[in-house]
Order: sequence, then structure tokens, then C-alpha cells
Amino acid sequence: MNHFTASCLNVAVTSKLADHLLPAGPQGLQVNKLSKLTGIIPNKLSRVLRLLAHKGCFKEVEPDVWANNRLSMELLSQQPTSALVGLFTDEAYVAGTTLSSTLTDSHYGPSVQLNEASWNRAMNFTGTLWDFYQNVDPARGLRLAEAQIGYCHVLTFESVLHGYPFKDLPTGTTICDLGGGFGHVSMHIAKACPQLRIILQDQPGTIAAAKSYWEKGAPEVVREGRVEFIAIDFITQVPKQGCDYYFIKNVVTARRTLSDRGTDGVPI
Ligand SMILES: C[S@@+](CC[C@H](N)C(=O)[O-])C[C@H]1O[C@@H](n2cnc3c(N)ncnc32)[C@H](O)[C@@H]1O
Repeated sequence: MNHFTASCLNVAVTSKLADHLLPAGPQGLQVNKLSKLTGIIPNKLSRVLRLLAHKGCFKEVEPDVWANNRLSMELLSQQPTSALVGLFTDEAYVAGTTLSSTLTDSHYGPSVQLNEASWNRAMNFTGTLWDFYQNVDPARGLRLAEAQIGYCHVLTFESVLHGYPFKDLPTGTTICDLGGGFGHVSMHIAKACPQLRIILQDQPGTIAAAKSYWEKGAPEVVREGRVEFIAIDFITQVPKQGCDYYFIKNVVTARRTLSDRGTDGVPI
């Protein structure tokens, strides 16, 4: 992915190009009409789409008439992959622009403080990224949770389930999914292993949205009371005690916090 592709993908997801093209089907939509729907002038819009089509995403069915193809359908706003693309081409991308100068900065370079990362310098924001998601821009916070689902669709759902012997664990085993986002991975585990109980812990805004995600995606698990939702700030609060396992995936800070505190021999 070069910077042109990242920037144009960001336009595609932000302006919901795939959603706007959907009703037109394979015949496609004339760029002037798409322009009215997006507020981007036709000439520039076609250039963005042409670059993406050149990479196999969207199709120019005749000059300046655009349609979705299999790849662009992944950018529909309902698709978790679309949130992943949004994350990678927005805050993650912005953070990358200051990485080099951050690593060599005399103060920020050696710092391991959560609020002294490359992203902080790029955004001129003094709190942590997680403060930003919870308190400044909750919509982006929810997009992060969606993006994690997209990431798992693309890469890891099955590998987690088959990489660990969840199926062999005894009935009533409790697994705390710490920093689990909406709990998309533990939902996958709970569905495949009906003997397990899940305790999902994440930040308050994420946990609030996680409940409806489970009610929709795994109503039987919710009905059977096999999932519990507990909001936490794991930097300042202790995770639910007494669980049999603590499952921590892609949450470096949680791993570090628990290691610092010690886990009394409970497996992570
Ligand atoms: C990169 S995501 C990983 C999500 C999921 N475990 C996965 O692998 O798909 C990191 C998660 O940690 C949560 N998180 C970060 N800081 C937190 C904190 N201080 N307390 C609770 N959750 C936190 C975020 O809300 C987010 O859902």
C-alpha cells in the first residue's frame, strides 16, 4: 500500500462510495450522480476511483461510470473490514507520519509512557489514545472495536480457536477476555465451546456497545447467562478475580499491567 492508495481508500470509506454504488448494481453509476451523493467534484472523484480500480477495488464499467466489485464490497460501511481500512488509513496512518521523528526525539524516543507515542505528537494530544477514544471521539472508539472484528475476519479467528485447547476445558471454566473489544473472539470461542463462561472486560463505552453485539450475534449465549459484561480501566482497576484463564490478545498494556501486578499463578 503506497500513500496514494491509503489516502484514496480513506476517501472511499469516509464518503461511503461502496454504499452509494450498491443500489446501481453491475450497471454502475455515472460519476456526476456519485458526486452529488458525496459532495466531491466529479473530476477528482473519478481520479480517486480510478486509482483504486487500478488496484482491483471498484470497477469502471464505461468511462466515468463506476460499480462495485468483490473487493469494494468489503468497503460497505456494514462490513468490519471497512472499519479496519478506516482505522489503518486514519489514526494509524497519521501516527506513522511522525514515527521517525518520535523515535529519534530526545524526550519521546526513550519514553514508554502511553501518552507519549508517535500518535500523540501527530495529533498534539496529551492524553492516551484510549482517553481519546472514550472521552473525545467515541465514534472512532467504536470504529476501533469494529476494526478488530475486521482484523480477525482477515487473519485470526480460526487460528485462536484451534491454536488453544478451549474445547478440552471442563464445564464451567471461566475465561476473562480482557481488553476484548466487543468480544468478537470470545464470542467465537463461546459458540464453539458451550461448556465455557466468558467474562468480557473493556472500557465502559465499548462494553455498552458489546452487549447488543452479543444479543445479535450469540443470543443463545446471552440467554444461557454464559457471558458477563464488566467495564474496566485495567490501568487503575483490577480485572475480575477468580477466573480460570485471562485471555489477552493484542493488548500490550493489559499484559504489561497484569505482569507488573502478578497473577497468582492464573494462566494468561
Ligand atoms: C487492539 S484492541 C484488541 C481487541 C481484541 N482483544 C482483539 O484482539 O481483537 C485493544 C483493546 O483494549 C481496550 N483497552 C485499552 N486500554 C484499556 C484500559 N485501560 N482498560 C480497559 N480496556 C482497555 C480497548 O478498548 C480495545 O478494545
